[in-house]
Amino acid sequence: MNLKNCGFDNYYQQQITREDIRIGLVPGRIIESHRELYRIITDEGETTARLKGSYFYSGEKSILYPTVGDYVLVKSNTLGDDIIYSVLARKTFFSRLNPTPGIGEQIVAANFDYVFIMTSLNYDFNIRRLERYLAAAWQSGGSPVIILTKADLVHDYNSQIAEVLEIAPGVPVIPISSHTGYGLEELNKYLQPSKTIVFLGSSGIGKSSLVNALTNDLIMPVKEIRKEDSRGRHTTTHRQMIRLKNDVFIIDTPGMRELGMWDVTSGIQEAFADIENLAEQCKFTNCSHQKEPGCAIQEALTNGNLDIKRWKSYCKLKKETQYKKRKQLHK
Ligand SMILES: Nc1nc2c(ncn2[C@@H]2O[C@H](COP(=O)(O)OP(=O)(O)OP(=O)(O)O)[C@@H](O)[C@H]2O)c(=O)[nH]1
Ligand SMILES: [Zn+2]
Repeated sequence: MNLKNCGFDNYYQQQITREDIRIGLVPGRIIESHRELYRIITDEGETTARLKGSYFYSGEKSILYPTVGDYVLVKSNTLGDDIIYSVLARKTFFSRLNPTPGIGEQIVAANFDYVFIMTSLNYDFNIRRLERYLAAAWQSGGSPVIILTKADLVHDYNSQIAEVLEIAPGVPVIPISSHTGYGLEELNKYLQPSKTIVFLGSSGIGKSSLVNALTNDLIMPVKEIRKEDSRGRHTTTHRQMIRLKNDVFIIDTPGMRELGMWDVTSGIQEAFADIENLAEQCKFTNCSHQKEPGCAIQEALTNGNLDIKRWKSYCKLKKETQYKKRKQLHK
């Protein structure tokens, strides 16, 4: 096992200080995260790790808690779990704004290259939902790729593709079928050694099926973590980051299925660049886009250049984000 093969490049390497090295810390990557126990890979192989005690007393612990995909510095411990001392700065990440007081921001996945936004071509297909996913993907810093699953279930999906291209200009859109293998070779350009891909999509749209179709037994065997719950029972937890034999990593965690909790504050600007551009053309800089004269938004809505549903979707998302941010500030 070599951490460099899993994407550990100079960006992370240069964050390691002399002091870190002096006290014997080595880099690792989190492939599973559980309440107190992590599964990590280091140059030595796979092992389990826990957070250093002082972590729990940190004021910003929710932000600092490591998550799947994170690179961490650990001290190896031959007598038990390795100890995680710190988390290296992330290149990309998904952040969830939790309006519940005291919970705050949570990082759900980190350090991925591509975000596979997945939706199925049959009844799950929903363009408004894709807009939201897209805003979250842009915010994360990863490159979005839209994957339309279950292509074998529909005769003609040209209209769906056209709808997607309209809201996601420049974003690759790939229809696939994990059952027939259709379209899978199109994914090869993203499934390159040392790249990490995160799946974003609701339950049942075919994420596991895609992993299975891609791997055909190519998944590296990952040992199950068995841990005791409070009543002493053993519970088996599932995989969260999957390593393919060509050193591609796929993050498929339950945390990526929930919608509407993402921090998309700046992602909105990219996902709705058309609207943001229009708004800049309004006569008044503080235009509320209601009834002001010279409002470019109202004009675009009237002449059909802007879809009213898209405009409403944008307003809703913007409002939600502001609400969550306010809640955050007052927690
Ligand atoms: N016809 C068809 N069915 C598919 C395809 N991909 C997945 N399915 C079916 O859709 C259902 C859900 O697929 P999964 O791969 O388990 O979906 P998932 O996204 O992993 O679901 P969660 O684990 O709940 O998030 C299963 O019954 C699959 O057989 C496909 O390409 N074609
Ligand atoms: Zn306006």
